[in-house]
Amino acid sequence: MSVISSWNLTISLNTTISLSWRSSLPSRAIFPRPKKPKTLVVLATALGAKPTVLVAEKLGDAGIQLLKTFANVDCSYNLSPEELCTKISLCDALIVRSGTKVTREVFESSMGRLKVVGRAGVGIDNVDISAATEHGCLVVNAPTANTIAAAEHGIALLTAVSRNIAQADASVKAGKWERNKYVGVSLVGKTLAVMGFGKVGSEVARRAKGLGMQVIAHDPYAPADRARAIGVELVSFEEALTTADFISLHMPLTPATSKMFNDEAFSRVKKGVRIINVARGGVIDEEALLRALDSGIVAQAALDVFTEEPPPQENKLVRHENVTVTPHLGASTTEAQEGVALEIAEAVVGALKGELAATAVNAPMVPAEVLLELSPYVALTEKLGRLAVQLVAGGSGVKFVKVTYASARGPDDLDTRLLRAMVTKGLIEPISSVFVNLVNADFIAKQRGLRLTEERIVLDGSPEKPLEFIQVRIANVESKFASAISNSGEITVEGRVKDGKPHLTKVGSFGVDVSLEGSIVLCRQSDQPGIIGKVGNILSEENVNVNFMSVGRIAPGKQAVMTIGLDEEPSRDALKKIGEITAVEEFVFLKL
Ligand SMILES: NC(=O)c1ccc[n+]([C@@H]2O[C@H](COP(=O)([O-])OP(=O)(O)OC[C@H]3O[C@@H](n4cnc5c(N)ncnc54)[C@H](O)[C@@H]3O)[C@@H](O)[C@H]2O)c1
Ligand SMILES: O=C(O)[C@H](O)COP(=O)(O)O
Repeated sequence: MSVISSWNLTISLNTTISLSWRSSLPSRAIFPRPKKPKTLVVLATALGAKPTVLVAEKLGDAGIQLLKTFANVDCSYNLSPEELCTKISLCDALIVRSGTKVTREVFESSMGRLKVVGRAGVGIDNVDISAATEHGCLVVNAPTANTIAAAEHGIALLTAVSRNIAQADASVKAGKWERNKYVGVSLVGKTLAVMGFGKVGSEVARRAKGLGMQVIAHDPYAPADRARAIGVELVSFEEALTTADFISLHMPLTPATSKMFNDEAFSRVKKGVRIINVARGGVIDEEALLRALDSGIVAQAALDVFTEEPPPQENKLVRHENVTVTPHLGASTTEAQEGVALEIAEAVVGALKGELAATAVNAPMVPAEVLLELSPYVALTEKLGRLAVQLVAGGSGVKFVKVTYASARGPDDLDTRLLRAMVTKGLIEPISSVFVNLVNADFIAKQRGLRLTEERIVLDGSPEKPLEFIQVRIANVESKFASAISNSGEITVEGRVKDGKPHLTKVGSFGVDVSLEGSIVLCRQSDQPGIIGKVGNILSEENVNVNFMSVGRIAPGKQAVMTIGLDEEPSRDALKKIGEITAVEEFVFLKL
């Protein structure tokens, strides 16, 4: 096993890649847990001390117990932003609900230690995802366990506003009996516009159909057949606004949905519309809603979520007589909280263990079966990147890198994001102190001005293997081993997977064959007998074990490149002696 001192996205030859699967649906009382893996995302190799998980908001006990089987768990609730920043440098993972803002400062304060943020719920608008990505921190959420709870809360609010439940309750408790004041409106036959036809939206739609409502939905990204399957018509924003008697909001808070319900939108709704929001406060312009309520355009609103939570005391919406409010209770059922706690604990423990999370928010998801197939190529790409960059002569900046994937499979049949991330890791880590993983690879490449392009070569033959060979080329640079420059003028290394192990099969224009383990020496020599023996003697005198050796030559008696795989690192003296062998024209020592 290779020892890696930090939590690290590393797949090395010796590293076990383990796969995990997880539940995708919430309440076990309602849904069975799926049996098969869904998707896999990140590999983190964790060896050494027990990790520390900071749980910053109340989490169901089952989740805490699961976390404790693997980590030190620090449950510290109600931390101020400053206290969170102070604690975080001692934590490997952080678990929050919607009440904690995980800002850029949090990631900066963690000084690289924080590797996973678990959001025990769906909405990740309280986590600075860009900052997480830039810091190589994986963000996972629990996207399914509270779906039903949120949908049920939406329906509870829908029925509550239609019959003035909250207002009537307050009135009776105040000693009044106002039967005429609280005449409600019926739901049956009314049109409900579901805005955001995702998990919660579609469950709300399903239930509203059961109440006899006409349900339409607006969601630019939802598949029409999914809507059709439950008898819901997908409509434009305009149509939803102008035809609905009730509007229920279920989209995420994003730059595009922020204040989507503003003065302009309210100017187009049917007079007397009722609005329910169990999504996020920020999707409504609260000032505009207040104006629409005061003018009677909106008859009633039911709000579970607010732009600022908790809303300030003087918030006029909260105090408005036609507004029913709850304190962000959508996910707050016993069943949902148990499910969310387990879902997030499994995801966080999995990520810390080096398993792969199905619910990563800021990393590409690679299906389990694809990952299994690609794992030796993942190791190969990282090593090719490492070799290529070490061949660059000092002073030449690495800017242009091309990765070529040769395969007999169709161009769409290969997900290269993982491979690209690993080439980037291989290229950048040997020449910097930056830690590169699947989460931050593209960001770090961009930040360093590295332009990595990918090319596919479709070969004839059997598409059994995902890849035949992979080539990494660095353009516009000099090499400290001139033979590594191919005819195209680029440093070129090429590799293949043989018997499940990555092999270097080409350097520049020379065909070679060496298993990519330990470290290697590349030697160009004039092809003559006895050189292999001389090099072997020097290394054996040093007790350096040669694990692989190959010689690739242009033609007999001409130049050849000898590739020697080594288990141990030779001393400078030994390397000097190799360089002094008369026939050796150039050589380089490369660490993998
Ligand atoms: N109040 C609560 O306690 C509570 C509980 C659970 C979820 N939520 C919130 O409910 C919302 C929905 O959660 P979900 O699990 O269904 O998420 P989801 O990702 O399954 O569904 C969101 C849907 O919104 C759609 N969407 C995106 N942009 C849109 C736009 N501009 N217009 C219309 N639709 C758009 C997406 O295509 C997607 O189908 C989220 O904001 C989540 O944070 C709140
Ligand atoms: O996005 C969510 O999952 C809900 O808003 C629930 O948030 P909570 O975990 O703070 O209850």
